[in-house]
Formats: sequence, C-alpha cells, structure tokens
Amino acid sequence: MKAQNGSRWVDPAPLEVARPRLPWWTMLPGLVKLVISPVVLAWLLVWLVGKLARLLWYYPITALLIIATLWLDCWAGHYWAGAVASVVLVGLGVWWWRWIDTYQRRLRWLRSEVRRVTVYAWDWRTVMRLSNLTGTAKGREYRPKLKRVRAEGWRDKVRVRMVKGQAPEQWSERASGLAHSFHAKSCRVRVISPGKIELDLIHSDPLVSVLPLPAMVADESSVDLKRITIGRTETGKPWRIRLLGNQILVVGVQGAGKGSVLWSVVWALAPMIKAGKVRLYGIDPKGGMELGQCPDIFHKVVFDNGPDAVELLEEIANEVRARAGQYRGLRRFWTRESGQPFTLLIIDELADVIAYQTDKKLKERAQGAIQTITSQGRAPGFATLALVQDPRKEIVPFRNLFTTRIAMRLDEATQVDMVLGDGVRERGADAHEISELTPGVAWAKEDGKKEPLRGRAFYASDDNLWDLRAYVNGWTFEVLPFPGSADKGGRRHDHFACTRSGG
Ligand SMILES: Nc1ncnc2c1ncn2[C@@H]1O[C@H](COP(=O)(O)OP(=O)(O)OP(=O)(O)O)[C@@H](O)[C@H]1O
Repeated sequence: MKAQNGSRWVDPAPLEVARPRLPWWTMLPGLVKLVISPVVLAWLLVWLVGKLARLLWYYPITALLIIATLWLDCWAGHYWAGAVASVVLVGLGVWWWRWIDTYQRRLRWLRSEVRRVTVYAWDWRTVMRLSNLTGTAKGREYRPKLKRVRAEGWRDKVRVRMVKGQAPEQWSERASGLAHSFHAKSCRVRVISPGKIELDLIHSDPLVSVLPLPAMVADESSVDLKRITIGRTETGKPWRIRLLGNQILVVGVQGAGKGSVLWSVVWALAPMIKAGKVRLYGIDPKGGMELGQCPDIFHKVVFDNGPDAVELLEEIANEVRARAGQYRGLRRFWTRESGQPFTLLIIDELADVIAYQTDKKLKERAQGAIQTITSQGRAPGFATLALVQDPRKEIVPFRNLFTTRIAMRLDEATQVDMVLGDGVRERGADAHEISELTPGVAWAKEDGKKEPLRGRAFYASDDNLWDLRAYVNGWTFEVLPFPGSADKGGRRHDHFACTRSGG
C-alpha cells in the first residue's frame, strides 16, 4: 500500500519466499507421465532386485537364517520359530564365549558377515569422509565402495573399490588412521586389480609361538630345491623359499634370529647333503659361533675372514665358471640328472668378509668372488645364503644380485627399503616393527613377485643340531650301562652313556 498524505502506512518490504523447486519430471504433461510410468516402475524394480542381490551376495548366511526362520514361522507358528531362533542365538553366544578359537575357525563366514555390518558398513561413510578418502565432482560426493569382507580371526580382509582418480598410495598414507578407526592394531594395503584394493586389518600376530623343526624328510628325492620349507607364513601356510637359481640375503639386527633361517634351510636339505647331492660350503668369520655347531656337515668351512676365506670364495667362483663352461651348448640349467652336486655357500656375517676386512686387497678379492658366484651361479647350480646385520650400500654394494631378500627385525624404516626395495614397506612389510619377543619372524621378498610375505622360521635347538650332525654323518648311538650303576634294588641306570659309531 502506498503512503498517503498523513497516513501512517508505508510500503511493506517485498515478500522473500523461495519458490519451491519441484523435480523436472513433475512439469511433464500428464499424458507423457502416463506413458513413461511403466518404464520408471520397471527401472525401480530392477534397482530393488539389484539391492536385494547385493545384500544376498554380501550376507548369504544371514539371509539364509532369516529365510529359514520366516519359513519356520509360517510352518510351525511364532512360538516355535522364536524358541528355535533363541536356542540358536544362545548356542552361538556360548560357543563364542567358551571356544572362541573353533568358533572363529568354523563360523568364519558368519563372523565375516557380522563384522562387515557391525564394524565396517556401520561406520564406512564417516570414516571415509574423516580420512579424506571421498571426492566431490559437480556437487556430487563420490565414496569408495565397501566390497567383500573376510574375517580370519587374526585379520579382516576388506576389499574396496576406490574412487576414480584415487591411488593406493593415498590409502597407504592413511593406513594407521584406518586401523584406529576400525579398532585394528595395524592396516596393510594390497592392490588386487586396477581400481580395487584389499585392506588387511590386523588384530593379533599369528606368529607369536615358536615353531619347532618338523620331522626330517626321509628320502632325498622328495627334497625340492625350488620349494624348501623353512617355517610358516602368517596365513598358516608353509614358508617356502627357492634355492635353485636363487641367491638369498638375510638381514637382521643382532638376535633377530638369522641363525634359524640358516639352520631351517640346512635341515630341509639334510637328506640331499647326506646323499652327496648337495654340497655345503661355509664361512663364519665370527670364529665358528654359528657354523661351528655343525662343522662336519660342510664340504669345506672357514672360521675367519682372512686369506683362507677369500681362497675358498675364489675356489667356488672358479668352479662356477668351470661348470658354466661345461654346460655351454649341452644344458641351460643344473638338474639332479647332471650328476654334479648342487652347491650352497653359507656366509654367516657377510659384512666381515666384504666390508670390515682391513686388508684392502683381500676385501676386493672377496667382493669380486662373491659377485661372480651370485651373478653367474644361477644356471650351474650354485646358491648363496648370506647373513648380514647392516644392509647399507657401503656394506653390501651389490644387494641387487640377491634375488630373494629376507628382512628380519631391523632398527629403522629406511633399512627395510634398502633390503626389500622401494614401495614394499608401503604394502605392509614393516620389518622395523617386528617384536624383539618374536625372533625368527621376517618379511621376505622374491624378485618377480609383487607381494612380500611374512613368516617365522623354525627354531633349531641344540638337540636338533646334534641330530642333524648325527644324521648327515651317519652316526648311530648305542645306550650303554653306566659303570657301576645298579642301585640296591638291582635296577640299572643305563641312560646316561652312549657310544658313537659310523662317523
Ligand atoms: N625361529 C626362532 N624361533 C624362536 N626363537 C628363536 C628363533 N630364532 C632365534 N631364536 C632365539 O633368538 C636368539 C637369537 O637368535 P640368533 O642367534 O639366531 O640371532 P642372529 O640374528 O643370528 O644374531 P647374531 O647376528 O648375533 O648372530 C637365539 O638365542 C634363539 O633362542
């Protein structure tokens, strides 16, 4: 209303009301709506079926249980369905409470489904947003998709479809935050296929218990030099390494358990050593502290880093060249049928031989010989197992000649990169975080294989090493009565003495 002369009325402020924005299709003429409605309904149906199929795919056991309960409800009535469901639920609860190990093993699928819904799907959107793993384009939020979850007790394997434009490295950078968000101890990121990754959310370490050496293989023909079992991996499978055509470097701080890798390899080879099909050479510059425990299973062994050690290395390097010359034009690789023994050179502290040696000439000769053996020994059947504490380039300048590298407990993350190579630590190989309480645990990386492997080597006790010596040398023991050992009752104490024969 306009202000008139003497009137108290003034123009009111224009009314500011947002016009309601209706979806575009509401503006369509009624006839068009009628025509496209069956199409829209069909599309809705397909969408619903898709959602249902997705639920059935991710939660098959839960769906089966619900369908079975509904069927029971129709068939026997509410009372019976409720009673059976309660008994099953209570039974599962008691099983979980009393026998969690078998529950986790037997009911892995059900557990996977329960963890998917209660731990991951529940918080997925929030965790993705807070971890900056979502993206926005044209006003729309794009979120990584939670796919299959598999609970294995000690870890949950969680598959994820990444947002377009995302890299696995972005996930590796946030691994620690993801672990905390999903109540896990640590998180590893593994690439499955383009755009798809798998998160390993770790809850406990399956390698905490000591693994005793297994029974020795009876027959040398069953020893496979391509698959020597030296322990167990964290997934419970045998930890196997390849000796044929391979050169192995084991790195770890003092007390990391490098010796257990060494003796697990020798234990697995024992039948072939005994049969003369494998020949061991050894260098132990620490005065025989390690290899001196079984000196007589070696073809030749030297207990220092002086001229004797260098001469032994040069002798082996010459053999490598000579055997390669014999093979030229006849065969490409060593096989058992060649009639020549497979040769394994074991060096207990490589740094003492090639870095700490004060005589420059000896040092250079040792370096040259080891480089010949590691670079040319593959085809003619020569392998090297070198143990070292310090992986720096100044100490081991030719790390790349070792085709399998095993990182035991290390001091720093940079050392892990030096041993296993760039990018392997980002895939979870945290060798610098291996506990002091688990000697023998290691991360291994083979050339040509993308994923590193975590395992624990068998523990070789003094008795095992004594058995090894006796077995390879063919010693037998006979129990003799201890002199004057009969007690008053006439019982003989005859288990204290023995004699050796055959060696
Ligand atoms: N696989 C294993 N399982 C259980 N205990 C182990 C294992 N390996 C080693 N140990 C224990 O850890 C201790 C250190 O092991 P070991 O001497 O082999 O370490 P190392 O890395 O060779 O050390 P160094 O460099 O000083 O020789 C041993 O006394 C042994 O009792």
